[in-house]
Amino acid sequence: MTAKLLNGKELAQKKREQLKSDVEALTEHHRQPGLAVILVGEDPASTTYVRSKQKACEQAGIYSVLIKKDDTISEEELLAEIDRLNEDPKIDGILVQLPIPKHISEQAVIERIHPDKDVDGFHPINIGKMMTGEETFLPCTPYGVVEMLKEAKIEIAGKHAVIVGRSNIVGKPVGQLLLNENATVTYCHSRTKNLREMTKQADILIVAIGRPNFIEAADVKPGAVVVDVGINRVDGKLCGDVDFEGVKEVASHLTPVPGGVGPMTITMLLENTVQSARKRV
Ligand SMILES: Nc1nc2c(c(=O)[nH]1)N[C@@H](CN(C=O)c1ccc(C(=O)N[C@@H](CCC(=O)O)C(=O)O)cc1)CN2
Repeated sequence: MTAKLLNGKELAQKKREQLKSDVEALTEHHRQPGLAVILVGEDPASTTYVRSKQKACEQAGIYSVLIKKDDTISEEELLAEIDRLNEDPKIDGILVQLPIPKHISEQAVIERIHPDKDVDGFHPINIGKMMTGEETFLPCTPYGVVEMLKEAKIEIAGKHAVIVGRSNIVGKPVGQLLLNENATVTYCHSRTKNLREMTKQADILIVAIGRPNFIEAADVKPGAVVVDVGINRVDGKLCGDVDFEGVKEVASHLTPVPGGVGPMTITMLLENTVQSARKRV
């Protein structure tokens, strides 16, 4: 068997075309949506991601502003910047690019962003709404994963989804979203005993553990759908958490890295920003 590729790059582009016309209409009848991105420090990967976010905003017609801060900024100063953006009427969405320096509390920063402008979907109020199934901003990567599965017409209800990884921004919320779609969800992580026995039981396997080529063909049930959320650099080359060459011979569907989930993350951020602008006067 050779797996069908779930092409996130293509789907992301298709959705961005649709968003562009939504933004045009919104700008004409209401006002232009606006996104503020805060980057603390000069981490090269984060710098690339915020640039991609800005470029995507520009292409979609969304106003965007990048606020760069030195990594010596204090928590107080960063929170004050967020307060200012919370009050700015041109701004519908605010995000602080993660990770941030250790001396600043990530949770304090996330909680300071007004829930109505939290287009990352990380605020505890929005996470609570996601858990109860209320309409809210969904975390961009998990939202992108579910959209990719739906686009490929992959049945989720009644399927056994195994999540490898338990981060707040991917592992935990992706499991919750699949549960909301009536999957049976198992979480695995670094302390799970017999992790590879668990992954072999998955109809849908989501891997977000941050270890290059961690999941191999022998860990996958034949015909499973495998979504690789990992982004690792090995010898200057990008790879996921899944051994692509091996697993593609076993899985029915597989996401590549690059070109899989990554581009969808940015598209879902644009979606959340447009959703926010629609709601705000
Ligand atoms: N505030 C946030 N911080 C972070 C988030 C987030 O959703 N909000 N997610 C990640 C980083 N991220 C977006 O911010 C992100 C990661 C990867 C990609 C992407 O398109 N990847 C490409 C490869 C790009 C490369 O060459 O490195 C791909 O997979 O094809 C987009 C966004 C952590 N921080």
